[in-house]
Amino acid sequence: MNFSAVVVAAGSSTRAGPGAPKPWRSLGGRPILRWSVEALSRAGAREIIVVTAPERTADADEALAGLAGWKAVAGGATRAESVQAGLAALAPSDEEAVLVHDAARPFVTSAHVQSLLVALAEADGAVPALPVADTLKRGVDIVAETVSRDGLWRAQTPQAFRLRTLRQAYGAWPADAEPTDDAAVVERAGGKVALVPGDPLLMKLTYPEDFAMAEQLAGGRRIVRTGFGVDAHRWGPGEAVWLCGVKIDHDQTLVGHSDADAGLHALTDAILGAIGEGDIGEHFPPTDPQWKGASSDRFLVHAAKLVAAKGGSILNVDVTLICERPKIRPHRDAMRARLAELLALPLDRVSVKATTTEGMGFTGRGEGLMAQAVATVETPA
Ligand SMILES: Nc1ccn([C@@H]2O[C@H](COP(=O)(O)OP(=O)(O)OP(=O)(O)O)[C@@H](O)[C@H]2O)c(=O)n1
Ligand SMILES: C[C@](O)(CO)[C@H](O)COP(=O)(O)O
Repeated sequence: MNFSAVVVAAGSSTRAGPGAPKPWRSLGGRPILRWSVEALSRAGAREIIVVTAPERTADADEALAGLAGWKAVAGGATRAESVQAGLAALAPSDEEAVLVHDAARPFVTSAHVQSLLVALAEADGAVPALPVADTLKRGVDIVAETVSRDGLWRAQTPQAFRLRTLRQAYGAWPADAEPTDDAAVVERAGGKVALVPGDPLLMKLTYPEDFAMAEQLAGGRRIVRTGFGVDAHRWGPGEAVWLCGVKIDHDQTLVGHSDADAGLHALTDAILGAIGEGDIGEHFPPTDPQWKGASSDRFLVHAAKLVAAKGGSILNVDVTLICERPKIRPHRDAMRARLAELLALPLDRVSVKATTTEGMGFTGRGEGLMAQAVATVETPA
């Protein structure tokens, strides 16, 4: 059976943590979007509409360079709107099959496509689905009830329909409701949707931890890298100091071009060091007036985004602040929490420690504060 495809890639990747939106991240050395488009093309798709965020349509040229038979169009605010933008752009006849697929499910194969097309011959739609294997609970904090999992399935993509069926079903879908998949739209219009055996490999990359697993499945070798960062700032007149993203009342402040948060600067350098991306001064030159008084939060988030852009993830970070005053211990938990928030890491992967130098050296004499940090990162080899 002839088929075309709509690959939706216009989501905001909110749950995926810092970094580029999922379709543009690297997996096994290729943009995630490219995996699906290549696979659908290999499976014989006559035309593939790639639906991207409006500002990203041009990025598809780079991500899909060398591939033929695709066209990028701008998506909408919801997945359903993006799917409809893709359907509107498809040229083939209404009778042709269309596969709607999430770019966030990179491991689609020709075998998946074939089993869906076979099932579609006898139905109005076909979805790959896996039986629910875990016990289901309903509740908030406390279990209100255990829900029977009999007959429940986890629907994946691609989902197959005839173009006319899907277009008409979307036309009849109520404007004030949002479907979570395309089969739901056809079901509501009275269509018969076949369940086809799903595949764990059709998993949707949703949360930060999904990417390391996907990288392993992609066969990419991953390596662990460590970076080290140091920063020091001089004490000057002031009433508060920023350390590890937390403002502490103090009878002095650290002097610097930005907010002089030596903890964040050392940690930013540690992360940049781990991925071979130079140092903070190269990314945010102290001579550039736009960084005057800047919150150092953004430097750290920038470094974390560079890690994600390489398909990597930060494993753990450890910061040591070296000063006689202020006492760090009362603020340590707040600092850890802030770093964990900025890096989207669990708390137990973030450490903040402090020490004095027992009166020795520039920190001991109270001339300045020093911070040291290490970051461990894993990336594709
Ligand atoms: N307005 C939207 C929303 C989602 N999608 C696409 O729908 C697929 C499934 O969505 P999901 O994995 O939830 O992606 P996001 O919406 O990007 O993620 P999040 O909900 O975490 O922001 C993704 O390929 C996503 O790019 C889309 O094209 N347009
Ligand atoms: C379409 C879908 O992939 C089927 O499982 C899923 O519903 C999309 O998930 P979202 O997170 O609600 O966009």
